[in-house]
Amino acid sequence: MVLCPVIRKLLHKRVVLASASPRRQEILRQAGLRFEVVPSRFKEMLPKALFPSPPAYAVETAKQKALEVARRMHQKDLRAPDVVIGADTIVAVGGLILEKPVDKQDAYSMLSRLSGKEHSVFTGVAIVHCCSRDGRLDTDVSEFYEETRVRFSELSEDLLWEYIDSGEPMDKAGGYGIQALGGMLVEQVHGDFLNVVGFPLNRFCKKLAELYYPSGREDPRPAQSHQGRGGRDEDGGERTQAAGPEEAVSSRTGHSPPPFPTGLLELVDSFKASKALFTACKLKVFDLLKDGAPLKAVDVAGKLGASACGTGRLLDACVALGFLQKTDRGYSNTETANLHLTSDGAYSLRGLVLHHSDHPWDLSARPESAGRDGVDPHDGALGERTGPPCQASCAHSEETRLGLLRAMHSLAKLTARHVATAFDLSRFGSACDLGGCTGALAYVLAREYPRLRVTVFDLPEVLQHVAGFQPDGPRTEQVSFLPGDFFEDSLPEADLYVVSRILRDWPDGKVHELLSRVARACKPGGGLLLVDVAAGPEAEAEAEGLRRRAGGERSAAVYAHLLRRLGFADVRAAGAGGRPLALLGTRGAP
Ligand SMILES: Cc1cn([C@@H]2O[C@H](COP(=O)(O)OP(=O)(O)OP(=O)(O)O)[C@@H](O)[C@H]2O)c(=O)[nH]c1=O
Repeated sequence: MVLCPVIRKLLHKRVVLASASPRRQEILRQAGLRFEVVPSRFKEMLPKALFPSPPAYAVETAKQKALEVARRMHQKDLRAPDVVIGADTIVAVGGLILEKPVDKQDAYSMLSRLSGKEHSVFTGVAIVHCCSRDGRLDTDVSEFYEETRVRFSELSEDLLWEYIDSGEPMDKAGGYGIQALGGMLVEQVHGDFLNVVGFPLNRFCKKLAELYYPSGREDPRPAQSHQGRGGRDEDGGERTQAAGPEEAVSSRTGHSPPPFPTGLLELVDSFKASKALFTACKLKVFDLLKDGAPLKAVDVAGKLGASACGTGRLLDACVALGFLQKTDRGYSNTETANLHLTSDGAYSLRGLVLHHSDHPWDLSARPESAGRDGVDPHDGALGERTGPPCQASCAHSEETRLGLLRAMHSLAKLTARHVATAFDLSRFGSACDLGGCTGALAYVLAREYPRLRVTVFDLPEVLQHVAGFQPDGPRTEQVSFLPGDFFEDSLPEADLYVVSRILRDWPDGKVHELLSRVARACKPGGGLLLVDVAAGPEAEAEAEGLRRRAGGERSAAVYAHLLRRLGFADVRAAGAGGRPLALLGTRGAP
């Protein structure tokens, strides 16, 4: 049964709900609306700091969800639906926006933040009317939001964890579902209950009435004064709309506003995240919070000798980035921070973070070459790259150099098994890992191929630290270390040369020089295993000239071309998780 007459107005239109939320589908279905469900692929990652208030963020996200579906459907069959509805529910407490928790710990920090307090639930809604003209999509967006205030009782730790363990919080904003078990946490609700559940049905109907009967009469016939905008309703009259400020602009110019430049704004903002990470690592915040009880901002500040206010801001930034969690008892490390950001974490990348913090990427040296098309990929467009960080670290303090080695070791450990098994290497009797650093990959190669003898060839100043790095599993006689410079000294004899994760930081000329040396040393039938290719689709990597030339990986196609030019045949690529990872070429007869 359709109680709201204005919902009836939509029955003859093709309506799409751009939402995967089962609650939204249920609410609208119960209201008698007929619609298709096409979940939006829009990533809910708009930079929150750019919005004047939490509801403005929810409304923009709802709008982007709906527009993404409208565009996708229009692109697919050049016919957009008549109406696309998008929604986004968020919880706001003390100026902070809470969305769906990423894991149990996140759910815990959200719920403990809400315990004993009042918070607001905002649902932003966008109603997008679409019209295809000459293959072009025109959209009219109407948007609104609804606020409901919810007060939680004081929640005990036991209750919190029991609730989290029920699994209910995970797909819900703020980490609770008021309509189910989460109802037990709620003391008071001011406003529309369904708004908390995910869709403000009452306001939605009012908005539709505003759009379809703007004069206030529930009369389906269109008013004369509203002609001239949008599509036609089922009676054949011009569809009428209440114009918001944005729509007023679009009706003046005849154009819809351009899509929200999400990616661009994220880029503008993204340095802040790196900066927060660099600062926290430098100050050893994660070392301080490792294993111990949670600490308040003022205690962390005291131990660091920093200001309480600045420290609080830094710690909150780390919470937002997922490196720290915050409860009433204070801040503590997340698992990611313990693993990767403490000095002695099992997979510590702190050295790498400090290296990048101290060596900002200098793209300004020859900016005109960086994005220029048609530059020979082998002429070293920027020429400013300094080589792999562990080799460029000679001038660094001992602590930084060791930190970097640890980081290289961790990175190699994370990928070694994928690399070693990307191809069947059992036909090779010996291998030489050029720039193999601590031997992390060499030991895994040896374990996978018990017949293989592996020589790690690296600078003496790198190899002098190797003893401090234990291989995973027992040491083996199969692996040996040989000091040398692969640009100066002759390369050790081997059936297979491995060049793993060292090329990305070298300029093109150096890459060419090194691979030419390998090609000369490699016997016919021998192999070159190259691990450094861009982790993205070929075309994408090819298009990203800037990234390729100025510090990123090169694409598999670029490397394959180079290997063939250098006399390698049967060049094959292998990947992990659908992404290219490594190339194997076989040396042909000279
Ligand atoms: C506070 C509260 C929220 N929710 C659900 O939380 C999700 C919010 O996330 P979203 O990003 O707005 O939506 P989604 O689920 O990701 O779907 P989509 O629209 O495809 O982005 C929606 O599901 C809501 O029902 C409840 O079910 N009960 C509650 O008490």
